[in-house]
Amino acid sequence: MPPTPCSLCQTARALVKRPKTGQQVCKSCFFEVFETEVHNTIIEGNGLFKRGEKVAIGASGGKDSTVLAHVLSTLNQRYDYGLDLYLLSIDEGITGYRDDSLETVKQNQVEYGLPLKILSYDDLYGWTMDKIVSQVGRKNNCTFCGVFRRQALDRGAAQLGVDHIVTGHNADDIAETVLMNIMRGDIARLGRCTAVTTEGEDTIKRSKPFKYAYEKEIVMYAYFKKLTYFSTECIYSPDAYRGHARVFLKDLESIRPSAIIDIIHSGESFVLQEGVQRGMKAMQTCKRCGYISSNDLCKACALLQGLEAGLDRSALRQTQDSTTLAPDGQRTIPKYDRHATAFELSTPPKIELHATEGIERAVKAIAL
Ligand SMILES: Nc1ncnc2c1ncn2[C@@H]1O[C@H](COP(=O)(O)OP(=O)(O)OP(=O)(O)O)[C@@H](O)[C@H]1O
Repeated sequence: MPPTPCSLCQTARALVKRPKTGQQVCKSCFFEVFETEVHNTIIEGNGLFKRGEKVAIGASGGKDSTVLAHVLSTLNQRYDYGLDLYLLSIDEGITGYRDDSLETVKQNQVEYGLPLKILSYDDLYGWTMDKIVSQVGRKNNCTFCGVFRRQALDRGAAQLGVDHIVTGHNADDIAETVLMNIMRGDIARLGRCTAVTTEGEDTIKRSKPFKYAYEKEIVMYAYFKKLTYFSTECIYSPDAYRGHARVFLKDLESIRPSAIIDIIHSGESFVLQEGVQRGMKAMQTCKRCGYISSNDLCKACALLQGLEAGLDRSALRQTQDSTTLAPDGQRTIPKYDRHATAFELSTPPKIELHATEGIERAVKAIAL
């Protein structure tokens, strides 16, 4: 049988079937189409970047951020975006995982000729993830890690004097987040989780140039370009809830590859009702560390207080309470009250959440 020609250039031999479209393409057309799609995401609307902007690439050493560093450096030169690029890495203090992946980032620093800044949880918060997991166990550790990393990236960006952080979140990550927010009924987050750029009054601008890039294509790109990246999963248990969304999404993708983009488009079509927008809290500064926050304490300090209170796992279990508010206080689940008149459901009172009441409650209150 004669070799299949590339469906784009029609001359070279097709070597890749694009997971996103099913098109059979040659290697060089795959590189071109992948990079052009990222460029299109970057220039869409008003464009992600301004000329002369200082941009930090959140670099974990994994496939997504490694490919992002490579593609962004390439496009910056090819299209003359005029960006000043940096690598920014957060060392969460996970022995046997992040220490190894940071070695990869150091290699990328040399390969791409980009300045690198590394900040650690230990220096910023006085806690490593190893220490946190030894205290709280594996169940909620992803929440600590996510909250601390978000703030650590902001602090690193401020130290670098950059205006903008880009991360390697890909189309699969975003579609999973849409599904998770639907499953949790978290309407406020559902309304904003598909935005390619987020920016608050006092927060550093964040963008996801891989919003429409499929994870499988990112892996393919890294493989064919022979990029150096670290491919081991985090040694601590993954976010269980996201895991369900991920498995569901992978099943959907195997039946219909467009499911990932379709879910993102559905998420983009959600518009917050005025009442929901009004319910969102005004921002202030954290009373403990001065970071931007919607409460007296920022999320990281609320978690740190719980850790400092030294609650052990049995204490965590005791603090579990099904009446805890749903994320952003959007709803409560009415509970059957045996003392109420027949068939009457009582709505639990709204609870003011304080981190000192227990880590579990603090974690639930800020669930990502
Ligand atoms: N320790 C870190 N330091 C800097 N940036 C990070 C770090 N961890 C994650 N990020 C940023 O957040 C993005 C999404 O992180 P996530 O934890 O989902 O990892 P991932 O999907 O495995 O990505 P990657 O393949 O880049 O590790 C990463 O692509 C990266 O830009």
